[in-house]
Amino acid sequence: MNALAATSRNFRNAARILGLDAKIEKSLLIPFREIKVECTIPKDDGSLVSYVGFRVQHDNARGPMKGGIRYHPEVDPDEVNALAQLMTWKTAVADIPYGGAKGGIGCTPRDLSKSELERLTRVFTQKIHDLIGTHTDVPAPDMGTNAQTMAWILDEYSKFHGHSPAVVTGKPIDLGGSLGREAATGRGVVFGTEALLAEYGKSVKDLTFVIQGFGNVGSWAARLIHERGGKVIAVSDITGAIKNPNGIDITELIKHKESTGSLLNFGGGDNMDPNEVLAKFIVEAANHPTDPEADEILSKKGVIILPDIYANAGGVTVSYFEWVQNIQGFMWDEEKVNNELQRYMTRAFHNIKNMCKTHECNLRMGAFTLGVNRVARATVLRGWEA
Ligand SMILES: NC(=O)C1=CN([C@@H]2O[C@H](COP(=O)(O)OP(=O)(O)OC[C@H]3O[C@@H](n4cnc5c(N)ncnc54)[C@H](OP(=O)(O)O)[C@@H]3O)[C@@H](O)[C@H]2O)C=CC1
Ligand SMILES: O=C(O)CCC(=O)C(=O)O
Repeated sequence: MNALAATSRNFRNAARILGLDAKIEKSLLIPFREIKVECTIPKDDGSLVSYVGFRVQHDNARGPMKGGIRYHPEVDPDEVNALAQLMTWKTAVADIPYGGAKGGIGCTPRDLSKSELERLTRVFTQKIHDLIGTHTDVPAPDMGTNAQTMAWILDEYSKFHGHSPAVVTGKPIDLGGSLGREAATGRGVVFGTEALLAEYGKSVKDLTFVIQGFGNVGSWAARLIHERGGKVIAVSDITGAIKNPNGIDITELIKHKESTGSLLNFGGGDNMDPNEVLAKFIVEAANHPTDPEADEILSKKGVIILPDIYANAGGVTVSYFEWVQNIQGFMWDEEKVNNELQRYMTRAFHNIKNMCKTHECNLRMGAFTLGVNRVARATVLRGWEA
């Protein structure tokens, strides 16, 4: 099942549990706007190459649309659509005043030079600048993009609209980025994990962890688990996986990955088959990592899944803090950012648990019903039928 069908299926299940009006259900599934643009750039060798860029703006009932931009070879319209929809439910679960959007360019960033990536980002921004904005749609980093990408978007957008720091989040600190944003998704994953484990009388320091993906989110989550005394015993990236039953030294592993571009052949562990990586609790730090069929199989095996629209909401939550700071022209210290992030993540977890109790459902449906209900309420209050 593709990502859009799977996401829409989860949405429909939530709508059924909530007893949502059929017309509201239908209207919430239809994206507000789908943008597709050709981005043609000269390569460093002078040849011309064209990439397809997407931005799907799913819903703005609760506020400006919000979501990352990913650079990845498998970006396709259905996937971006699904990820935009997930952002709508995620921002509602976190209870931040945003809707949902997502963007992407079908490219392999590691095959492009820095100047090619800059040209591509600037051309993409030129094509969508009229459709994004501080109070309409605010992009951020996702897979294959980072603070530098956001700096280029800010610079290009500001040529058309004047200096606009709040048009993107996840910026470098020198350009109005928030302290704590780079680590925020990984930190939110750890706060969410702590809230879940507390329900089972467990804590991070008592447990072993395996982590799939070792980019921004995975490496920060690993670092913070390691700091709290949790034992990370296996890690995988696109090149393969490594394991060490005694615990991996994450600081050394980060240095190894930075110098070799891969986790493999790390002195402090052994290479392993990435397919062996699975655990009793699954925390979905990535977006849509579990197909509905896998969800059912794992549930039957008693595996507890902390769903993506909650587990990785720390990134967009600190993006919200960044946007607020930019609009206020005032900078928070990192302690305030991290404390507020913990407060938002813990509150959202308890809100989800309440939905689980009320509707006798698992955590994924608890999160979906929470998010969908909030968006549906905002939609009805705005008077959508006139
Ligand atoms: N960045 C953010 O703030 C947020 C990100 N997310 C989600 O988190 C996930 C990761 O994003 P982010 O960390 O930013 O992206 P990055 O590009 O920084 O890192 C992605 C990582 O995943 C690895 N990877 C790719 N494919 C596989 C695979 N098949 N098996 C194991 N590892 C794989 C990559 O390997 P390699 O390094 O070898 O390329 C890389 O280590 C995405 O789903 C994203 O949508 C969600 C919320 C916010
Ligand atoms: O920080 C943001 O605005 C969005 C992050 C994102 O794309 C996500 O949560 O999947």
